[in-house]
Amino acid sequence: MKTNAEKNTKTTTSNDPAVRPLSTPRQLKAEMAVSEELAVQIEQQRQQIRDLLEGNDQRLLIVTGPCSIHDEEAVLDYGRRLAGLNEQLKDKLLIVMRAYVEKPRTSVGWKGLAYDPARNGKGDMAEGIRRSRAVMLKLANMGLPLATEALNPLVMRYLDDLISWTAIGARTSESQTHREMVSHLPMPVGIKNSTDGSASNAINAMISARHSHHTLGVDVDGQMAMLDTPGNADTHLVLRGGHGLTNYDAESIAAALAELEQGGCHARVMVDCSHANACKDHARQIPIAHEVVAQRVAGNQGILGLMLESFITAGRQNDSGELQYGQSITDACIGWDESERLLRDIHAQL
Ligand SMILES: O=C[C@H](O)[C@H](O)COP(=O)(O)O
Ligand SMILES: C=C(OP(=O)(O)O)C(=O)O
Repeated sequence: MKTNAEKNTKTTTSNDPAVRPLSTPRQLKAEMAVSEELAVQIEQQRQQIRDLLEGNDQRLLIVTGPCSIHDEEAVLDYGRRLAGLNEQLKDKLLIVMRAYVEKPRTSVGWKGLAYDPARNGKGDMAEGIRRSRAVMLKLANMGLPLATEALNPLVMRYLDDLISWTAIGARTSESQTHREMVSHLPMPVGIKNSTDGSASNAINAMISARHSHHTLGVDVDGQMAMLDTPGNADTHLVLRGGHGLTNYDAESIAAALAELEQGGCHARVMVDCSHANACKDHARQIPIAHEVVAQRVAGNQGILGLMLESFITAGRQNDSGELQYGQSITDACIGWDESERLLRDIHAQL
């Protein structure tokens, strides 16, 4: 006797994908609901980030955490440590934790907890999205504002009420679909320069996203729908370097700020200390962060904040055999001890 799910599963030799049913966003959000108190907390955290963006709050925005979530236990451990540190540093830093469950890949590779939670290639997205929401809910309940990269607009439908800051990655900042999505996301969004190092695509994305769009999407009940988006003006540029070139130096930041002003955008940038800026060497994040904070201390108010890739154990590992606890299986991260020292040092530097 076949279950309904089995009956609905279609395998075919044509190019049609096999279809597996999924709960609707409304169902999953009801099952793992945000309490009224948590909803207020998240809205306040979004507003605090908007205040930084507007220059009404002088704190430095720090988006920090693992490159990707593969082991919820280790991520919750990181979250507890970060929440404790946040209490001590929150007068000068607004710390937001990376909770990344979707990974854009250069070609192929593991695409994140939401796509393949068992990391066995079976791609059980029903389980992946459920586990993504569960871990984010626990982190948010620790009092931490959460950051994620919005890759598939449908995935975001299941998670958006938990997120305070969203990234559009270097590989998607030129995509019209992503710009339309940003135009109806309910939180501030950082848009990364393209992988070639150019900020222009990201600035065009900011211009596009602040406008309203008519587009297709799904509603919270999974119904295909025409969406009339309101536009999102709460966006900023994230400089992450590209093609062997870094862009965290004063000259690159000044050029980006001038281009932002020309486009009528918030002339505020976040520097991603990792990725191409660190030339894939996680340890370089530390001197880069200090250099950027020094520019800010010297008076450059265009510097909104920093992004760090940080986990418990430094470095990265291949996803095979016995795994090191709290170590990234995607990009290399700085470890907890260096991260704590760095955040305390930045706090003292400000
Ligand atoms: O942040 C993560 C990676 O840089 C990004 O997902 C690309 O990864 P890949 O080049 O290993 O595929
Ligand atoms: C994929 C990421 O960054 P980028 O888009 O800059 O490569 C990331 O921050 O995880």
